Amino acid sequence: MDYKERYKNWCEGSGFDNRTKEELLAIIEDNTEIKERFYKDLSFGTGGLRGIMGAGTNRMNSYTVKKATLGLANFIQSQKKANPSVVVAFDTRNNSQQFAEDVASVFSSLGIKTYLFDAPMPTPVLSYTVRHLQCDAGVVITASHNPKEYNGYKVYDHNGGQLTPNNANEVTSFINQVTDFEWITSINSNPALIELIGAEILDSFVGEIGRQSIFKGELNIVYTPIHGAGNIPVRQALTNYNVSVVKEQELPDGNFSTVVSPNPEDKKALQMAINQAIRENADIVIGTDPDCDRIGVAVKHNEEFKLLTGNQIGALLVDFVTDNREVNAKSTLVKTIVTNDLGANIASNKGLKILDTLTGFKYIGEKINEFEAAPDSDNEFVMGYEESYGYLIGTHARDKDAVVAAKLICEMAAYYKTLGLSLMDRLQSIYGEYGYYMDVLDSVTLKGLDGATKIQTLMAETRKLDNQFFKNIEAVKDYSVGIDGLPKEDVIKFLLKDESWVAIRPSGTEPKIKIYYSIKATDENVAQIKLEDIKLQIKQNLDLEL
Ligand SMILES: O=P(O)(O)OC[C@H]1O[C@H](O)[C@H](O)[C@@H](O)[C@@H]1O
Repeated sequence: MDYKERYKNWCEGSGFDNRTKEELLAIIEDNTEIKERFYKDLSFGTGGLRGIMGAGTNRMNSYTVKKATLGLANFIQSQKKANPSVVVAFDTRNNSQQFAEDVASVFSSLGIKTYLFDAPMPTPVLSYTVRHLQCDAGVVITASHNPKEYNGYKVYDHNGGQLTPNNANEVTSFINQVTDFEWITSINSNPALIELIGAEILDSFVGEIGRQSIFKGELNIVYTPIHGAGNIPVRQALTNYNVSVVKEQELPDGNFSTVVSPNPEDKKALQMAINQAIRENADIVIGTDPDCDRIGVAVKHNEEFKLLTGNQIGALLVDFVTDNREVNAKSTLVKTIVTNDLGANIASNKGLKILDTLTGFKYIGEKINEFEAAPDSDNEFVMGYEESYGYLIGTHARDKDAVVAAKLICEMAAYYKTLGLSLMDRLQSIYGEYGYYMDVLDSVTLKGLDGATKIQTLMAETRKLDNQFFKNIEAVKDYSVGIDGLPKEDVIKFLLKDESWVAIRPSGTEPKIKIYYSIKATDENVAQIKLEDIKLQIKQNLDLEL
């Protein structure tokens, strides 16, 4: 069926409700919009299914959510396990709770025991719960840090990790077999199989991350959950500290009205918290995204609040954790190929092994599972992280966890405070030891079908220039052919002669092309000059506004 037929089917089919039909009839003259909504089904990307909310096969709505769930349920049942069970969580986005209830209704109607959270919950809590309740799978309704128009469907396997491509492909083939929307919508929930869960599980999760604690001290913290699911869990994890929450951003708001985007990578998302921290003379600002798997940090340094990058937070955490934990011959740090090398250098200096994965915390979670599954494994997981503000210390979850990260970042800041130092001071001394690293990310948004085509063209042009792309290339790593033992992925990394590197890849969660710069230099000024020169070369080579 082409997109026009699918559109017609949704407009006229008896399986679709009147609101959906009205929404679709309103775009009858707009062929581009019809095409965007129907040219494909939502597909698994870096963080599961993700899309704009609205009517259509390429949109997040009750129909696509139920279809995905039916496919997932069929996949679970194909494994023929006795008494299968699943757990379902949701964040604070518009429609998240409704979609989670849709998911529970489909699973329960098929005889699958469903644990459903009774309130918005962080993604890492869902990951923990799949393991804790020994479920066969988990689903969390969230589009993580994306803008408010988006929602998403993250799927977890029985280990509590997000599906990696092989499993995702298998589940997708089950989802693709579901074509009859009329049947889907006639599904009747079985309330006897749906069990609401909440506070007790959260207590158990917070207790578990308490085991990662390293230092107890004093610190004045300003925290913003940015209207998301972190509010209660993060405060529960930080009960020993003086935590002042940003009132205007404390409660759930699916429109994220006080920010442009609920992304703690974005300085603007933390601005309200920084203003409050200045007023209250706090030591640190922390902010978590809507599903509380990522964390942004600003620290007071010389009377000003400075934002840390995801790589800087990671390097500081590696330094603090490895300084305070026993390291053995198996201790391992796992990071992604677009994360800079500062944390890895610190870890290897302290005797840890380093493993690199593709972008996506699912690959880091997968490594923990591999380590645990092999009886004579040479690896023991200590920490995993990504430049995109995602960290996991411990193995209680198989996804990034902003709750445990919040706890350890605050403990680390409290520890350095006792020495009269800020985290910035500590970072400076790390630079003194390991050299200066500047890390910058450019994300260029290219929306819709045209945008997707343009991203493909840009990647093709980049590949064509190959080792002529920059003037001082040492090596080009094209991950699309499958290198370094990693699955094939559309990423190119240019290693430069001065130990700097640039990686280019399409985002798997948003309509963006991403350019990661890792600049190695003697100091910040030199790094800035190098960065500008590199950007100039990119602009000369590609039709891109940076
Ligand atoms: O760069 P993207 O493909 O948009 O992914 C950005 C991030 O998305 C999700 O949160 C994944 O779990 C992360 O691992 C990833 O870094």
